[in-house]
Amino acid sequence: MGRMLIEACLDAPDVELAAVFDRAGSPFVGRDAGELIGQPAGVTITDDIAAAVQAADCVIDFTLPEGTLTHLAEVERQGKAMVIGTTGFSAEQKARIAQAAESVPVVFAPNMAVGVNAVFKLLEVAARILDEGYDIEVIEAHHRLKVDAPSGTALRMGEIVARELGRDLETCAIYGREGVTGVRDEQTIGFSTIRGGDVVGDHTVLFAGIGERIEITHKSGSRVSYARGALRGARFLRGRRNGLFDMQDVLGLR
Ligand SMILES: NC(=O)C1=CN([C@@H]2O[C@H](COP(=O)(O)OP(=O)(O)OC[C@H]3O[C@@H](n4cnc5c(N)ncnc54)[C@H](OP(=O)(O)O)[C@@H]3O)[C@@H](O)[C@H]2O)C=CC1
Ligand SMILES: O=C(O)C1=N[C@H](C(=O)O)C[C@H](O)C1
Repeated sequence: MGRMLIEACLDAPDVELAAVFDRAGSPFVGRDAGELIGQPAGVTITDDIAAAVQAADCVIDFTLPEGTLTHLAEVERQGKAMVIGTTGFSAEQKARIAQAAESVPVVFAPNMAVGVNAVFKLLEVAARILDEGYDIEVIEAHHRLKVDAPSGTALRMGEIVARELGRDLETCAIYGREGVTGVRDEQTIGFSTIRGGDVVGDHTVLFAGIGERIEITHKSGSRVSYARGALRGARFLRGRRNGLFDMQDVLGLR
């Protein structure tokens, strides 16, 4: 995502790529960010997070939870804005983000693509209509390098459907099945994860009834939609003092 974000910033006429951060020891530190994407960027990659945050109005972070929280602390210290695309946070780590957003503005979303966020709205409607007699399963597929499962997007889909049905995902989620599982409990929401090759990101929510199945699917063909969405998030935060937002807020879908 780092490469996609550099490219998206350079392509956007109203955005300036102020700094590019990588962690200490990375072979890219000290080199021009443009080397990563094959076009000049005029920004030297730094491992100095304080200097990188200082140079920017808004930090866009797609790393790992521990890295994001370290960077968030610096954003908070300097009173800047932050767009967080990282997934795989624990409940405690999410609470830390919410706490930081009391003093700085944050967009935190498991999927920045406009299409996925449209699907989130469709799921609200589907769940309200298909509230009885339909078994709900969330199926997602991603590339072999993805380290968290289920994806943040799949979990958000589960949360949305559970909320509409008055269920608590904490207690009704089933993550994979094996062996003699017994018949399906109709109150559960199942998750299945596929990892392989270069799949950018596919998500399906299946509502399986008697005599019919409804599938709501989104397929990403490129990561550019995530990067462009993140820039929309950054623009949305311009001029805001604090608050925790997601892409539903950014896109006016609340
Ligand atoms: N919200 C959305 O729309 C999307 C979210 N994502 C999420 O974004 C995250 C990143 O995905 P992706 O780009 O594919 O992952 P990559 O593994 O390709 O990149 C992660 C980058 O973060 C760096 N990093 C990891 N830990 C730290 C740290 N502690 N401090 C500083 N840098 C760190 C890594 O550095 P190094 O190589 O040195 O380890 C690497 O450069 C994932 O959580 C993914 O799920 C991805 C796409 C879309
Ligand atoms: O790691 C990825 O690639 C992606 N991660 C996000 C997630 O966990 O939902 C968003 C997208 O699916 C790509």
